[in-house]
Amino acid sequence: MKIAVLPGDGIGPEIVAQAVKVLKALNIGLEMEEAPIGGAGYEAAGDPLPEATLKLAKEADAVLLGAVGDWKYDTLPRDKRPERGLLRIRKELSLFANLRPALLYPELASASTLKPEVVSGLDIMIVRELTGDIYFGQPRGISTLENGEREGINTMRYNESEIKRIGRVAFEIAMKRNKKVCSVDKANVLETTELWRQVMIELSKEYPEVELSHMYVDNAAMQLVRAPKQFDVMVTGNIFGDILSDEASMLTGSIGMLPSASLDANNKGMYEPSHGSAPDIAGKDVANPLATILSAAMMLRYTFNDEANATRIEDAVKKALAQGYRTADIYTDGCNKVGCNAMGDAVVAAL
Ligand SMILES: NC(=O)c1ccc[n+]([C@@H]2O[C@H](COP(=O)([O-])OP(=O)(O)OC[C@H]3O[C@@H](n4cnc5c(N)ncnc54)[C@H](O)[C@@H]3O)[C@@H](O)[C@H]2O)c1
Ligand SMILES: CC(C)[C@H](C(=O)O)[C@@H](O)C(=O)O
Ligand SMILES: [Mg+2]
Repeated sequence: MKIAVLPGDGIGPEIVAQAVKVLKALNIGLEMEEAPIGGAGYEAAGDPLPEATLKLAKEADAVLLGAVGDWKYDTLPRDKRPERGLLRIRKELSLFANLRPALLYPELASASTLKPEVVSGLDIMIVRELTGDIYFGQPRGISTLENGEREGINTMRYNESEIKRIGRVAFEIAMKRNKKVCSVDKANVLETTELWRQVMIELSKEYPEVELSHMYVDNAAMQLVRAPKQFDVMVTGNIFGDILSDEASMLTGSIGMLPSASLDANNKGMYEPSHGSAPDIAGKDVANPLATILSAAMMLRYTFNDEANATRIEDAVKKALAQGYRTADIYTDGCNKVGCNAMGDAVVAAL
C-alpha cells in the first residue's frame, strides 16, 4: 500500500506531517514517498506539477495532499504560466468524485457559527463533481475585443455521461445512508444545470428507494445556514460544490475540520483537506491538522477498504476533542489551546 505524499505550500507541510504521524502510528505497513507540488513544485522543477510528482501519484495507490497556492504564479506573465498543478493532477488522475463530509463533532457544537440546536447531529455528505464544469470548459481566457477593451471568458459545460457518473456516486452513497439526495443546480438560469437536473431525474429511476429533491444553489446556500439538518447527501457541480463546501465547513466549527476524498472510477483517490494553504497562518504552528488527519481516515476507508483503521483514526480525533484539545480556529473558553504539532500528538496519543 503505497501513498504519494504531496505536502505543497503554506500550511501544507505542517498539516501533512500530522497526518503522516497518525498513519505511521497505525503501524499497518504503509509505504510513503514525498514529492513537491504547487509553489514547491515550481521551485524544485519549474512546474507546479513536476513530471516526477505526477508519475509518483499515478504509480501510488493513493495520494495525500496538503494544500497548494499563494506563490508567485499570479505574478508570472500569462503566456509563461504553467497549467495549475492541483487542477491538472485531478484531471490526470480522473478524480471526478469529490466527497466532502460536513460532520459536526458534538464537542464542537459551541464552535459552530450556528446555534447548537440548529447544528447538533449535523452529518452532510457533499458530493462535488471535480473534473468538469466552468473549471475546465472551453473556450476560456482573457482576450482583447475590437474596441480595445478586455473580455474574460469561462464556459460552464457538462455532458450527460459526466453528470450521470457523479449522480451515480451520490445515489450509491445515499443507499448506504438515509436514502435522500438533494441535487443543487441553477436550472432556472443555466442550461448546463437544466441538463444536470434532467439527468438526475432520469438516473433516479434506477434508485426508486432514494428520495431525490432539487434546490437552486442560491436557496441551498441560504438553507445551509438556516436549517442545515434538512440535508443528507447533496450532489452538485464543481463550482457550486466548491463554494457550498466552504460554507458547510463553518457549521462544523472551522474549515480546518472538513476533510475530502477525490476519487476515480476505481476508488483510487487523492485525499486532502478542503481548505487552502492559509498563507496568513503558515509556519506558525497554529493550523488545524484535523481535516488532513480525517482525510487520511477517508483514504483508509475508500482506497484501502480498511474501515477498522479509518474508524480508529476518527475515534482518536473524537477522543482528542473530548479531552479538550483545540487549535485556535476551534478554541472555546475552558479548552486546552494547542498548536498544529501538539494536536497531531494528541491524536496519536488517543490512538
Ligand atoms: N486544495 C487546495 O490546495 C486549496 C484549496 C483552497 C484554496 N487554495 C489556495 O490557497 C491559497 C489561500 O486561499 P484562501 O485564503 O482563499 O483559502 P484558505 O482555505 O487557504 O484560507 C481561508 C481562511 O481559513 C483559514 N484556514 C484555512 N485552513 C485552516 C486550518 N487548517 N486551520 C486553521 N485555519 C485555517 C486561513 O487561515 C484563512 O483565514 C490560495 O492560493 C488558494 O488558491 C488551495
Ligand atoms: C484551489 C482551488 C483550485 C480549489 C478548487 O476550487 O477546487 C480549492 O478551492 C478546493 O476547494 O479544493
Ligand atoms: Mg475550495
